[in-house]
Amino acid sequence: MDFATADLIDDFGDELRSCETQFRQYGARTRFAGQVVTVRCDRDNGLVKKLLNSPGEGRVLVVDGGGSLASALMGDMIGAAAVANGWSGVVINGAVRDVVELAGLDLGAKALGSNPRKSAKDGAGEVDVPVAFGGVEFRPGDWLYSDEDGIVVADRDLLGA
Ligand SMILES: O=C([O-])CC(=O)C(=O)O
Repeated sequence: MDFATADLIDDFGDELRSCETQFRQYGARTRFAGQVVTVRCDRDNGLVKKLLNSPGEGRVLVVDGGGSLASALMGDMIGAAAVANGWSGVVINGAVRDVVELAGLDLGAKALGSNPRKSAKDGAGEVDVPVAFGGVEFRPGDWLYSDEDGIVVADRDLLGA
């Protein structure tokens, strides 16, 4: 995929929201984009696991874990499922684990940090609700573009895919 978030900002300006959160890159795919699917959850990754085990169709899962670093919301198994199911990337306002294995996956994977502790799997949380962090609201159906510089979001597909 050929884009740079800085160029998108230059070309589209205020049409884009730019996330201020300083995420770390955990996946091998450092540039990724796609339509947004959202999850909000708190130290429970049952919904994340379920979604990433269903068809991704090139979309990006935005997970608002409330910024908690208390437990991981994705590890290598869920990450591998995301690759197998065609997800473009996962943005987690929270933690991951299995970072060595995640680094080998052809998946965009941004998170705040890591914690080896796993999350509950009860499936508590909400899917397809607007979530907000880093000064940006991520709405289901938005288009997200992510690279080494950051993450920008638009209401429409700016690359005309
Ligand atoms: O199952 C989990 O909670 C996270 C994990 O370790 C994996 O995805 O492999």
